[in-house]
Amino acid sequence: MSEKYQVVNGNKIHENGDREQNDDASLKEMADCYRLILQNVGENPKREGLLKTPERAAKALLFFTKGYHQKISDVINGAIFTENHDEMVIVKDIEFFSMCEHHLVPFFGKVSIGYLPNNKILGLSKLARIVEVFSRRLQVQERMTKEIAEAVDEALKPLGVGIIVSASHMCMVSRGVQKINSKTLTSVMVGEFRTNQKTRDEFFRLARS
Ligand SMILES: Nc1nc2c(ncn2[C@@H]2O[C@H](COP(=O)(O)OP(=O)(O)OP(=O)(O)O)[C@@H](O)[C@H]2O)c(=O)[nH]1
Repeated sequence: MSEKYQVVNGNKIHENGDREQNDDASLKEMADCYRLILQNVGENPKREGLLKTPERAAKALLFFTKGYHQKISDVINGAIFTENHDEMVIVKDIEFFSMCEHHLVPFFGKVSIGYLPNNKILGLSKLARIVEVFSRRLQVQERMTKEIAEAVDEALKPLGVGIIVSASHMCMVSRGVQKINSKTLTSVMVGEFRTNQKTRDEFFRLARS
């Protein structure tokens, strides 16, 4: 973070655009924005049912984007164990909810993660926690897939990593082109998963089963 900053509505804005968030100040600022949005869709933000909606919506958005404030090392919390296991480990169908950075509407689906250990294994829940860190942000599916792969690769230094993501994008389902049943599939293969056809095939077969 740069040394020079100004305080705007309780949040520090650095000269390079970085923002140090003060949660209370952000909540208030965001709630004010939602109040304006309500007015602009033709609503009365003062009617009873909407009185607390701006604060609720602000809290919800902070929850949907909580991944910005999480660090992979904190999430893994040291749960890397030495183990002489050299077969593929797969955790599949990890549900995620994310938000499309183009329209700020949800996209959601499942992530399957596989890796080939190099004498180190990761606590299983940590794979799902890594998915949370990168999905709880404004995203595009391709970048989220890559970031998950890189995080697993960096944490474990395995012989290879494979990630498959299948998702429905509300920006394509409920608006725009309105293709209700469309699914987007993305994958990233690292190390043996990229270079060894057999490893790759085994991963895709097991992830599909
Ligand atoms: N590659 C990729 N595209 C995405 C993702 N999420 C949303 N998009 C696309 O982002 C594009 C934005 O296109 P624009 O033409 O700028 O916006 P738009 O007029 O709202 O587009 P339409 O959705 O076609 O109505 C759309 O094609 C979306 O489907 C994603 O995760 N990955």
